[in-house]
Amino acid sequence: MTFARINGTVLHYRLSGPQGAPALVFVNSLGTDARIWDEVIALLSQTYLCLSYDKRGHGISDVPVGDYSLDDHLDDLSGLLDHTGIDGAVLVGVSIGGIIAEGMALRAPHRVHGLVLCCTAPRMGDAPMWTARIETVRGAGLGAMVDAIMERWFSPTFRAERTEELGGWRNLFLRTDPEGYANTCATLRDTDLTDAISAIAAPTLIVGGDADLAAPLDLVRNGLAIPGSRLEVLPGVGHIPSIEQPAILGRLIDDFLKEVGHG
Ligand SMILES: O=C(O)CC1=CCC(=O)O1
Repeated sequence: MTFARINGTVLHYRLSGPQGAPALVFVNSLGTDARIWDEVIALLSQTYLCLSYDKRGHGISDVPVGDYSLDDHLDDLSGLLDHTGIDGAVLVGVSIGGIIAEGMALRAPHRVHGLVLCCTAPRMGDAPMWTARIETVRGAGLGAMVDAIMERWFSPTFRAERTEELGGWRNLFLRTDPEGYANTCATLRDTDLTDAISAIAAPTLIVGGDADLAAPLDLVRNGLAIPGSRLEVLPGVGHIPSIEQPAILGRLIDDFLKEVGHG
């Protein structure tokens, strides 16, 4: 276990792979933690220096009080890069993690050598949706929404055939701190990078799953406003490809890194 206090917030992070190798930084989604990347990192850390972390409000990182802004997440990520001595990296983000990665490419383009944006879009949902979700979690807890969320996260095949894994990831969701979850929903309520992302210059690979109910392909395609970006669609995959198809995602990332000269 490794921890750093970044701007007053303790963040849990993991660093693996050869020191001095090209760096990859993985940013997790709402209601998950760094463990969603473990199988992908097991493959890529042979070659790359891999940093994953529990973003604020999640996993065993601190749960600061109050709504989290995109800038809060970017301050955390910048501080963690400083702390780990990573000057620049390719960022791999899923869902809100992809929005954080886009935000970093806009704020600190010199530190972002490329983006892999999984199952994400510059704007996810709308304010009424996130306000309703915040009210549900504060009023009734995560248990009130867990079944619906598992349907948003995982394809029907995964849910039918990989029941032990489904049970484990369900536990992860249910053990998420409700305030950390609600405070992160506020980031999604308040963030819209739709008009901004055409200014991103980093080489970008967008990955979508055609069984993703949380980020359907029509939404994911909005990311193609990033100049030069391209989309890879994973058939039969839901919202978290690092869990459903880690080997395929790992290969896509590796190929992309070589293509952009980061491998
Ligand atoms: O919980 C969901 O609906 C899926 C999701 C949306 C943003 C995120 O990070 O996860």
